[in-house]
Amino acid sequence: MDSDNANVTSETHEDSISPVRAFISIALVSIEQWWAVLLPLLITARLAYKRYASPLRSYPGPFWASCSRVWKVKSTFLGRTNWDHVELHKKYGPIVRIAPDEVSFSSPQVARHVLAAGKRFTKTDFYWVFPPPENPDIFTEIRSEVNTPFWLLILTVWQHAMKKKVANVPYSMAAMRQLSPFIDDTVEFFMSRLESYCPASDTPGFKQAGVDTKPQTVDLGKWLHYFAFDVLGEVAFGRSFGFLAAGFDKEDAIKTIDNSQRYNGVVGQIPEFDYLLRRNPLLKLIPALDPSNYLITRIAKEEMNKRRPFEVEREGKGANSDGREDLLASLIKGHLKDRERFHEGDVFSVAHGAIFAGSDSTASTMQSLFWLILSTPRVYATITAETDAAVQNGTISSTGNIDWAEAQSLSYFQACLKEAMRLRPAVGLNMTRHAPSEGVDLEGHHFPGGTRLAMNGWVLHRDREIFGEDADLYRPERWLDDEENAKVMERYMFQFGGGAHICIGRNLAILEINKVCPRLLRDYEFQLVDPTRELKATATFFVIQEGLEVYISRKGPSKA
Ligand code: HEM
Repeated sequence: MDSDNANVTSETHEDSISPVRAFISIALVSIEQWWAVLLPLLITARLAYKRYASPLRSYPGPFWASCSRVWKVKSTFLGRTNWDHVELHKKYGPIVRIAPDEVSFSSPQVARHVLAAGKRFTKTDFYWVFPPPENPDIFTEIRSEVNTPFWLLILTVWQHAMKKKVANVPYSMAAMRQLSPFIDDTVEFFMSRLESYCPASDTPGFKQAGVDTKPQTVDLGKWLHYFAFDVLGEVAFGRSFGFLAAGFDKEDAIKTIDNSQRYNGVVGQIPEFDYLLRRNPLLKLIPALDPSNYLITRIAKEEMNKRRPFEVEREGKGANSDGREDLLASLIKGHLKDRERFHEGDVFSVAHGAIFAGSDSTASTMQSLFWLILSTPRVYATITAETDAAVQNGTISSTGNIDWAEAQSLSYFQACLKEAMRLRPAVGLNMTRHAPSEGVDLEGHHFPGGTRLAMNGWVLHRDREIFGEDADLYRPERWLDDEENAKVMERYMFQFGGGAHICIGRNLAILEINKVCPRLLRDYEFQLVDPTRELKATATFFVIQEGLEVYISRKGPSKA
């Protein structure tokens, strides 16, 4: 009798279903039956929430940008962000919503304010995707999210400032000029490599060249790229990467960096995905995807190892040191002075990061300069006349390298360079910052704390109020017409960013460009192979350019 009762009780207990379990099974059955309706409903609700519940709902912009990051991913994936932003602002005005929580500004005044040091506008997680994840360098140090406690924010700003303080020493103009001889050697070698492309005739110039000597096509853009890389190898590690010597992209090293920048640009719009991709530990098991195997990283590691153990006496110089202090040596010195604050990982990441930050950017700037000059015959004629006259009157040397002071005397060249950096700045994606936690008033509008504020150099530099009604045109004369106006324009140039995060390598880039470009213009004549063809520009983070194909010929005695 007892055992019968026990069976009845246990059966009754097993048969009764708790309300929660009942709800879950009904929900699962409903989802199974209705998912085709429910899923689109949920997605629509989420998109509508993103679009309408945001305080940015009143700002104009593309529909998809207001409810998801799809618009930004697409624009970056297609490499068109620079031009997309120019078009966006033409269509929608000075403030455009480009993502549910992000607006883009076209005003250079806003950009100056937002990028200024000490205003607590912090870099967004876009920068966090850039390698190396385990040891952020100066560019990627962003641990300053808007919701970060104040003490951590201070710590982060301090961490960035600490790294920049050590790295600023080797990047100063004085330090760069001390490295000048090594840039000169690379310039000299570059010129010798170009010689082989000149017509074999003794007589210079295209027209006079022997009838049989058909000019060869030279991809000047590629050679400028090799030059920029080799200079950085010399400056950072005291040795060239050997691209000029090889005459091609060794081990596809440049292509690998460009692909990596493209990845950073696209995944930077949706940084969470980095955990599935580059930060995914499983992918590290595939040797081909291991970044430590790449040429530039291998060279950086080799150089670090050669200089071990780091000792005060050797001051971080390489074993075969020729006495110069390259970037790596200077960073090791900084590390030896304060091992706690600037540790060994920082030495590596800052030196290695310099190659990524400084190669494509400098190459892109020189490619834009040459393409703009050569595709505007009036400008090419004027710059040639200036260079020839400077040789004639002894302002610049007639042979060998051109030094910094000589290049500064070429005012039209300087105007051409500024105008190229204005119209086609090397950074094609946005510089984005978070509004500080209390929010900010810009252009008469209030933006809550955490709003992403984006600025694109291609847009800012086309502002008609600052740069004139013909701001879309390449007209170097605008820098020479009126000194006061030139100073105003200078204030609103963002080719190197601004404020606390202004480009640390700008002195190096400008020095290098001032050495090689006037020398090229003095010694050679150039003709675009196809003057009607646009330079192909793909915005990754930097604008990667292709198609600067020219005929080149040795210049004759000066015609001035
Ligand atoms: C013409 C050449 C160059 C251009 C146009 C350029 C442009 C820029 C821009 C616009 C930024 C700011 C990015 C932002 O805030 O989002 C930047 C930052 C930076 N650049 Fe450059 N750059 C050039 C060359 C170099 C070189 C040669 C180096 C190093 C060798 C370098 C190293 C850096 C670093 C480390 C940062 C981060 C600075 C910080 O966040 O404090 N750049 N660059």
